[in-house]
Amino acid sequence: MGHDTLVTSLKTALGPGPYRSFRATSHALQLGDVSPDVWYGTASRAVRDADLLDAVVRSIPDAGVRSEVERAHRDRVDAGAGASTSEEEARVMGEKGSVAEVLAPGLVCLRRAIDLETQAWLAERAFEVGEGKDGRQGFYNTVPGDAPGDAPVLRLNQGTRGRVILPVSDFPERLGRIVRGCVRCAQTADSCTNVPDMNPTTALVNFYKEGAKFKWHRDSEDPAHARHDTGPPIVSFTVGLSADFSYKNRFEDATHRTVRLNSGDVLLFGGPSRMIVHSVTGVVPRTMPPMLRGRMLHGRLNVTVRDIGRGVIDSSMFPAYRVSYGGVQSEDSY
Ligand SMILES: O=C(O)CCC(=O)C(=O)O
Ligand SMILES: [Fe+2]
Repeated sequence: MGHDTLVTSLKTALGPGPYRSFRATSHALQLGDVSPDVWYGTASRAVRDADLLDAVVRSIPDAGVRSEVERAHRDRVDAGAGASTSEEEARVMGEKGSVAEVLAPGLVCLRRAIDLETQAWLAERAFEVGEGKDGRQGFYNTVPGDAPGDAPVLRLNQGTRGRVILPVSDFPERLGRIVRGCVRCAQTADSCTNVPDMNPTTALVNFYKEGAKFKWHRDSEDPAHARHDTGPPIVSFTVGLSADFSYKNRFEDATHRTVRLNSGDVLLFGGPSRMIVHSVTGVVPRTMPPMLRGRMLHGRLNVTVRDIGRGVIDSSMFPAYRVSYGGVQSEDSY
C-alpha cells in the first residue's frame, strides 16, 4: 500500500480527531518519546482492521523500531491479547452521542462514556461499599442531636459533601474493566504519552448535595508525579446531578476554565495535566436523569479512581485523605 493510500485509509478508519492523535503518537515513536510497546498498544486499539494494522507496521521507516514493534505484535498474538478487550471495556463509549473532548494535553472528558444502567450500578455499589456494612459510617458522621435528649443525627462528613476512601478491590472487578476502557478511549482521543496507562488502586467517592462545593486543590499524592509530566491519570466519574469542574495550572493563576460534567461523563487527567489545580464550583439543580431518580440519593456522586503506586493511606485520619510514600506524608494530602 502506497503512503498516500495508507494515510487516506487511516483517516477513513479512525476519523479526523483520532487520526490526528494517532499521527502524533507515531511521531513520538519516531522521536523515541514513546516505546515501541506503548505505540503498538495504541495502534492495535485504534486500528481495528488487521490488514491495515499490518500495513501501518510495515510503513515504520526505522528498521530497528519496526522490528521492536513486530516483536510486540507477535507477543500479543501469541498471548491471544487481541481478544482480551473485555466486552465491558468495549462498551465504554458505546452509547449514542458518546464523544471524547480533549480539553488540554492529558485532560480528556469522555461524554456519555457509561450508559444509564452502568451509572445506576455504580451509584448502587458506591453507596453499598461506602455505607457501613462493616461498621463504616461512609459519607456520614453521627453527631449529637440539637437539644439534650434528642436522638443523634447523621451529617455528611465534609459539611455539604460526604467522602469515602476505599481500595478499588472493595468494588466488583467490573469497575476496573470500565476504568481501563476509559483510559483506552482517552489514549485514542489524545495519546498514550499524555494519558499514560494506570493500575487502579484506590477509589475516592464524593457525594455532593445541591449547593455543595469542593475547594481548590491538587491531587498530588505521589511526590514523583509532582515533578514530572508522566503521572497516571485520575479517572473521575459523575453520576446524578451535573457539576461545574474548574481547573487552572497554578493556584495563583487569576483565571480558570470550567467544564460542566453531566451524569455518565468521565473526566481523565494525567501526564501533563495530572497536577492541575481544580475545584468543584457548583452542583447544578434539576439535572438528575429521570432514570436515576429514586435509585440514588438526590445529589451528585463522584467516583475518582486513582493509581497511588506505593502510597499508603492512613485510614486513622479518615475522612481526611492522608497518603504517605516511604513514611513521608505527601504535601497536598487533603
Ligand atoms: O467531584 C469532582 O469532580 C472532583 C473531586 C476531586 O477533585 C477529588 O476527589 O479530589
Ligand atoms: Fe481532586
